[in-house]
Amino acid sequence: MSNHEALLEIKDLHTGFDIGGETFHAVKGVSFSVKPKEVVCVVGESGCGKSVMSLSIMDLLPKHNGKIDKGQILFKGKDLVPLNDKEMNKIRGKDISMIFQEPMTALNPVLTIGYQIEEVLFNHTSTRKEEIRKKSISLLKQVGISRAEQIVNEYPHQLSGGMRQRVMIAIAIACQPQLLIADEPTTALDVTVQAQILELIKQIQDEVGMAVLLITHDLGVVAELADQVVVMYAGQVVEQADADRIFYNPQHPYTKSLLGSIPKMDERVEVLNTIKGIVPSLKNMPQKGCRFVDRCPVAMDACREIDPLLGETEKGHAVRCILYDASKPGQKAEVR
Ligand SMILES: Nc1ncnc2c1ncn2[C@@H]1O[C@H](COP(=O)(O)OP(=O)(O)OP(=O)(O)O)[C@@H](O)[C@H]1O
Repeated sequence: MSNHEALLEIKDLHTGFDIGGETFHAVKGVSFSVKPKEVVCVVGESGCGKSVMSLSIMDLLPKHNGKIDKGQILFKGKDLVPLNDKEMNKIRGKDISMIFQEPMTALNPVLTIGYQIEEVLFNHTSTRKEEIRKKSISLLKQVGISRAEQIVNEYPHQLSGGMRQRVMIAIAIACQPQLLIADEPTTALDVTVQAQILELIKQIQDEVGMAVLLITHDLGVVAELADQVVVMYAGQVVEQADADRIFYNPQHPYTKSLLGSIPKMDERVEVLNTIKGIVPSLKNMPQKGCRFVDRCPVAMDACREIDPLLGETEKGHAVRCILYDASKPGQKAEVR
């Protein structure tokens, strides 16, 4: 789906890791876009390539073995892939920011909270020196931290997990980025704190008017926040549509299985539904055919032979499955 008004457009991204002298792709041909002020959720099980995809955007792949070897990452029309560290440093934290699952590992334990916010303001804005402390206190208040005047002088270990994630959000929005990438931002938090942080992301997104690319395996989070949903499996996009269509008219067997594994409040079951098997490791990825074939409840022989393409089944709804490809065998079969 090419998009002329896109803020971020990822085109045919291939990110590989060198393992024992051979390249294995954790992201293989991913394309999607994010419009200004839109919330796009990337969803899929652990090991699907969600984090590798977001680290590719930020140029934060491990330098010793990871690299983008094909594709484009267009931000406001400019390809980020060929940029060097110095050029990326100007964009990271200013135009695009990122928050991670575990804020304790993202924050520097030996620097005060105030210093860490001020560093971003100092590097990326022209805020005057005497204004910087005031600005960092106001950012902490904006993310719901009430004792902001004291907190600026405290260290990360003195705060709870939820407070640390609020601080990370304050740092991320310090320069009013146009895009926030949030990689599993609530996974490490208590359930009640998770809800507060999600609410905060939603509120800040409105206030700052930024787009959010949210990486999650939690469909509850998707239902809460997403405008668009990108479902990833084994390094590829298998379905993409707006949130309503993903929840009310899912088409790919993997999306259906993910939705089928959410426990329902009004149904009493002995055993929870799960998707049998696991996401194949990079070394065990099928070399041809559909990557979901071994776990798919409606797989056919042809699925092992034909590489399914991501194609639109209706405007704005794309699916990678031969059941929906009119040019391939089995397209009339019914998927349950
Ligand atoms: N540095 C690395 N070297 C080799 N393989 C890696 C590296 N980082 C990730 N991988 C592999 O890439 C694949 C995708 O990993 P990724 O972390 O992107 O998955 P994910 O969908 O984000 O899962 P999770 O939700 O658990 O983070 C996995 O098979 C993983 O083992």
